[in-house]
Amino acid sequence: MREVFVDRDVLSGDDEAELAALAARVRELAEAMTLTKVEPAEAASVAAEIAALTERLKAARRAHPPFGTVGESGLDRQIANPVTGRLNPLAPPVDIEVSEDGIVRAEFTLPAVYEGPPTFVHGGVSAMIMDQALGMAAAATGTPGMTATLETRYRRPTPLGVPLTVEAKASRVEGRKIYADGTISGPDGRVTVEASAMFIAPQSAPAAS
Ligand SMILES: CCCCCCCC(=O)SCCNC(=O)CCNC(=O)[C@H](O)C(C)(C)COP(=O)(O)OP(=O)(O)OC[C@H]1O[C@@H](n2cnc3c(N)ncnc32)[C@H](O)[C@@H]1OP(=O)(O)O
Repeated sequence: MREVFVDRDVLSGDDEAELAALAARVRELAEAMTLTKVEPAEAASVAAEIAALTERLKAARRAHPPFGTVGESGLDRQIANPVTGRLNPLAPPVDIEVSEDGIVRAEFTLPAVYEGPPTFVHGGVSAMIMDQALGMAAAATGTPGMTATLETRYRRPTPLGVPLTVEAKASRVEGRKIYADGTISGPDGRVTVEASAMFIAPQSAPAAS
């Protein structure tokens, strides 16, 4: 288990920036694909071009996603994370900031690829974003952990395509257990999702780099 944390390429800032730019283009591609009205023959032609591009990327392949340079907090090294990772085209990405008082916060907008009920965010996507925000709030206590429980309460539908806010904060630490609570709010400030989670710190913490 420990090897998966230490056996990682750590990218320079320039390498990270280029791959982040590539991920942004792939994100645009996914959105364009979801909404396209092109004819089947054009879709097949585009698919062949994308297959060729995929082969070019696979020509030099890592065993695991790379890490970024460890930042001040140590929380931002997972640059291919599916919520916050600039290098992961599946990530919105949500740019989460952790303040000195341990409050985790981000503003973000989710496009149509995250649709669940028509025009609204898929509940699993909201849960994923909450898991990350709550996990970062737990880690801000100095004791990061694995999600043991995650409870989401969907108060009202979360709209796509408008600015949303996620906030989270740890409430208490009891031995290896860290508890955190958070919300997602719409542009009118009304809470759409509430969540509470409990994280458990591993018996022996992974190496910091
Ligand atoms: C900064 C980065 C943010 C990242 C945020 C995203 C985080 C994630 O998504 S993590 C991925 C999802 N989570 C997982 O895959 C976790 C899978 N589960 C595990 O690895 C283990 O079960 C783990 C680590 C949670 C606990 O295992 P372990 O350390 O062996 O726990 P164990 O010693 O048996 O139990 C410790 C205590 O926790 C309790 N406990 C253990 N698991 C659970 C659980 N799932 N629910 C409730 N209580 C639990 C036990 O009852 C025990 O309580 P007590 O001390 O009061 O008797």
